[in-house]
Amino acid sequence: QQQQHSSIPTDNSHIDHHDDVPIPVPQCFTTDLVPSFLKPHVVEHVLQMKLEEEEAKLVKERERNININNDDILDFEEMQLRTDIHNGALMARAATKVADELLFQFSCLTNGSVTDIVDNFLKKIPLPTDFCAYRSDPSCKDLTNYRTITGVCNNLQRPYQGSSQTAYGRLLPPIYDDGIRTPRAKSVLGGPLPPCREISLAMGSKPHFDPVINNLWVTYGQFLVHDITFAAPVTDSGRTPISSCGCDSRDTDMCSVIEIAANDPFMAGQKCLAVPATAQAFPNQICSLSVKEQLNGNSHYIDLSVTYGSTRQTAFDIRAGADGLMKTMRKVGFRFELPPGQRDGRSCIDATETNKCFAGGDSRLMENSILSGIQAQWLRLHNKFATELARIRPEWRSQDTILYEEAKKILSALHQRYTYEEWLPILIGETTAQQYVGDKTLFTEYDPSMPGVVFNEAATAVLRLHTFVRDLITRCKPNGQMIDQLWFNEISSRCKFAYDTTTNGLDSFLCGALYDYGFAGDTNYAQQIHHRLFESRNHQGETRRSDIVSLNICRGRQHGIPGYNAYREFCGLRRVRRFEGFLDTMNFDSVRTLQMIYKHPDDVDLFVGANHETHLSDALVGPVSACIIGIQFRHLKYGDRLFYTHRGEFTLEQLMTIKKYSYNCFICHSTDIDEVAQNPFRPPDEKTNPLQPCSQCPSFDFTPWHAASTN
Ligand code: HEM
Ligand SMILES: [Ca+2]
Repeated sequence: QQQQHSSIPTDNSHIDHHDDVPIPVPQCFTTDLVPSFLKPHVVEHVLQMKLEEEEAKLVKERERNININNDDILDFEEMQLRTDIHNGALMARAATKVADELLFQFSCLTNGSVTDIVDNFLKKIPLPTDFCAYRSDPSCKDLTNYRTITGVCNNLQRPYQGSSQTAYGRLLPPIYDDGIRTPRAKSVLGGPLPPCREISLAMGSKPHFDPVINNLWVTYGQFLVHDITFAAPVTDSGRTPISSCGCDSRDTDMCSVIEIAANDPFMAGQKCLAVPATAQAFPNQICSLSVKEQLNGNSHYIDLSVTYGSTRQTAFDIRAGADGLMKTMRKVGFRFELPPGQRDGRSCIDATETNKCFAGGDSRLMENSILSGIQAQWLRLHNKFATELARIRPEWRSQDTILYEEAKKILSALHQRYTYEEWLPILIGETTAQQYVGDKTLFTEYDPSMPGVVFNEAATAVLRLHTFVRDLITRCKPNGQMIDQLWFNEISSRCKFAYDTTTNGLDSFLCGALYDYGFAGDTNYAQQIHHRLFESRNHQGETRRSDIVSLNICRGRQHGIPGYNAYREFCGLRRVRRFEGFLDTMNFDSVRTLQMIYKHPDDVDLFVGANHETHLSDALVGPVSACIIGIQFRHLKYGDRLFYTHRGEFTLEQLMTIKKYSYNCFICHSTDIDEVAQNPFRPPDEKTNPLQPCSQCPSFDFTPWHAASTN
C-alpha cells in the first residue's frame, strides 16, 4: 500500500508528509496542505508518472497476449480505438490513480458512502489539456444530415455526448468502497457482501417458459442492447483485451475476480472466474479528475451500430466500397447472403479456412447463431434497399456514400420503430411505455438538453435480461416444419450450423425463434448460461465454465452501482430499513431469499433486487426495472437529434411508409421463411396471433424517395 503512494513530489519543502491520522471527508479537503498539492505542475507530474506506470503494464500485457495460446472463447478482434480521442481509457485509469494518491496524501478517511462528495471535490481539479481524452471539440461544421458512425456531433452543444468510447451516464452517483475506484464489496453493516457466485447459486435453473414471448423477442433484445452498450474490457497496448487475469490478480482496475467455493456443485476446482475489468473513461467529457467511470465502446444511440460499426475504421472495413453496399458472403445452396467472413479474428471457436467467423460492427455478433441471423437480416435488407434506391434515383447511381447513407437511414429508422413500438412495450408494458416514450403527435421534438446516453444502471443491471434466455434451440424449414433442436452451447460462438446448407443455415434459427417460447422472467436461468456458460476444455483437459449471473452481479459492483434500495427511492418508492419493506415489490419467498443472503436491505445488488420483483400487470419486469428502462429509452429517443420521428428527419410520406412497413414483412423480405405471425415477437396462435403468408407482404414503398417527392 505504502509503495503505491509515494510519487507526490516534495519539492515544496514546507510541506511535511501527512501525519497518518485519518481525517474524515470532506474535512480532509480543507487542510492547509491541499493548495500546495493541487498546483497544476504537481498534478501534471504525478499524472505523467502514473501514465508511464500504466503504459508499461500494458506493454507487458501485450507481450503476454502475443506469446500465449489464448483459450478464451470470446476473443475479440483488436478493438479499434477512435482516432479523435487520445487513448482515453488509459488516461482515465491513470487519473483515478492520481485521485487515489491525492486523497492518501490529504489523509482522507474514505468509504463507499462518501463517493459522491469525493467526486465533487475531484471534479474541481482540472487536468492539463494535453492529458485529456477530449482535447478539442470535434468540428461539426461539415456535418451532413446523416448520423456519424461514432455518434459524435449528434448533440451539437456537446458533440461527444453519446458517442462511442465515452463514459456511461448515471442515474445515481456510484459507490466505491474507497470512495474512488475499488468495487463495492462491503456491507453497510461492515464485513463483506455475499460472494457473487453464492448469490447466483441461490437462483434456480428450472426451465419455466413464458408463452407470451418467443425467442426472437429475446434475441432482438440482445441485438438491441449490443447496439447501445459494450462495456469494453481493459486492453493491452495493442488494443487486444488483456488475458493475464487470474485468481491471484489483485489490481481491480485491471481484473475482476469472482471466487468459487471448493464445494461448488458445478465449478468445484475452478477456484475463480477471472475476467478483465471494464475500461475506464472520463465522465461527461470534462477534463478533470473524478471517481471511476466506465467506457461504453459502442455508440450509445440506437443507430444499428451492430450492423454498421461504432468506429470509422470498422465501418469502412465492412462496406463493399461501391453502390452503397455492405460486404456480405454468398454461399451456393443459400437463397440469401451471410455476413462477411472475418479475416483472422476469432469471434468464434470453430472457424475453418473456408468457414470463417463473421465480421460486423460489434464483436459479439457470433455470441449465438440467432443473433448472427438478425445481423444477416439487416445486411440483406440494406443491400436490397441500396439497390432499389439506385434504381429510382439515377443521379445517385455512382454515389456509393449517398446510397449507403440513405439505406442506412431508413434501416436505422425501422430498427428504432420496431424497438419502440414492438419490443419495448412487451418488456415494460404498454402503459409504462406510453408514460415514458409515448407521443400524441406523429412528429416528435428533439430535446438537446436531455443527454442521449446509456446509463450504467441500465447496461449493468436492469437490461441484463438473461432470465429470458432459453437453452434448447429449435431449427425449422421455411414452411415452419421443425428440423431439430440443439443445445445453446452448440450454437454459441460457433459458425458450423450457419454454413450448413442442408439445414438452411441462419434462416433455420430465425424460423425456430419465431416458434420457441422464451423463458419466463423469473429468478431461474437456463442451465447453459447459468452454470455452463462458454463451457470448454483447456489444454490439460479440465472443463472451464462461466456463469452469467455471477458476472452480472460482480460487474455491477465493479461499476460501483448502488443497491436496489437506492433505486427504489430514486423511482419514488420507499427506501426500506427492513427486508419486509420489499413486500410491496416482491413476493414473500423473494423477500425471504434476499434476507437469507444479505445482511441489510441496502446491500441488495440492483441486478438481484430487480430480478426478484413482481412484474407490473402487463409487463415482464417489475416497477424499479420498468422505471429505469423507461427513463433509458426516453433519453435514447428525445436525446437523439436524429431519432426517426423527430420533425425534419423524414417527410410525412416517408414516415408513413416507414410506419407501414410491418415487422413481419421485414422478416419475410430478409429471410426465406414462408409465413410469419402478425406479431413476430409473440408465438403464433391461430386465434390471437395468426400466421400470415409472406406472399401477401407488399414491398417497401419507395415512392416518397423519388426525386420529385423529396424536393
Ligand atoms: C442469448 C444468450 C446470451 C448470452 C450467452 C449472453 C452473455 C453475456 C455475457 C457473457 C455478457 C458479459 C457479462 C460481463 O462480463 O459483465 C453479457 C452482457 C450483457 N448482456 Fe447478455 N447474453 C445473452 C443474451 C442477452 C439478452 C437476451 C439480453 C437482453 C435482452 C442481454 C443483455 C446483456 C447486457 C445489457 C449486457 C451488458 C453489455 C455491456 O454493456 O457490455 N444478453 N451477456
Ligand atoms: Ca449504437
